[in-house]
Amino acid sequence: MHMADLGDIRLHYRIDGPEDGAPVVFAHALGTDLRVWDRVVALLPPGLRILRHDMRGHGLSDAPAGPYSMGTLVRDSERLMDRLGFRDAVYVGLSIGGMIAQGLAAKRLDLVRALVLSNTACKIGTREIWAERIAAVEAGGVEVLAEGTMQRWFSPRFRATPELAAWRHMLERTDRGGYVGCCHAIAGTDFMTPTSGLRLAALGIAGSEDGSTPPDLVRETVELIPGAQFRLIRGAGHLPCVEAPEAYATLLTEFITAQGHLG
Ligand SMILES: O=C(O)CC1=CCC(=O)O1
Repeated sequence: MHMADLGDIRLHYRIDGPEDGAPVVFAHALGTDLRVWDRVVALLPPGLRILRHDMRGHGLSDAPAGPYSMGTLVRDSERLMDRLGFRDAVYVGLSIGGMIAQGLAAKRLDLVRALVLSNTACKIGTREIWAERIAAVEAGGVEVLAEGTMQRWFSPRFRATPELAAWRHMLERTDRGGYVGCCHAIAGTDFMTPTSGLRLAALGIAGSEDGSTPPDLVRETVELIPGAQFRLIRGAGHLPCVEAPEAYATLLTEFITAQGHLG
């Protein structure tokens, strides 16, 4: 377990793989933490140096009072990469993590060699939808979202498994202020223009059962980047890294290898 003290925030992070491995960075979704990547990381080939961190307001990272801006979340990841010497990385972002990925690529191409935009978009939802969600959480806690969130996150097949309880628990124990802070960041983000200007290798991943960022929404964002690829994982919802780790790891491995990133 490692903490990086960046002055105004302490971020919890984890590094796997050899010191001279090819850098890969993972950014998780709202209401989860870096463990959302456990299954996929275990299936990736050796030779990668993998950095994951808990976003502010999530996991073991600090949860300062919000609201947060997307610029702040991007800067957290940027400062952590600078601190730990991660540059020229394949950056894999899931949902809000994919928004951070777009913002970071637009700002610091020296840090991001290629992008994986998973179950994300340049704009997610509307200000009204996020305002409703913020009001609900402020009134009743993150728990009030649990039922609906499980339906957006997972397919009916996965929801019938005993594993669901742990992911629901992960959501419910997310810091209320941290969750709301990140909702504000999403509500205020429209990366249509910066993402349209990106010129780097990119892979979009969607889940056919995703109730938060449906496949067409992901595809529309990915198609803003010339030459980007798009892949659909059938039968998975918003967190295909949890529900379909083998398919997810295969897509990542093929993409990372195609970038000449694996020696
Ligand atoms: O909670 C959801 O509906 C899914 C989601 C939107 C942004 C994010 O990171 O997760």
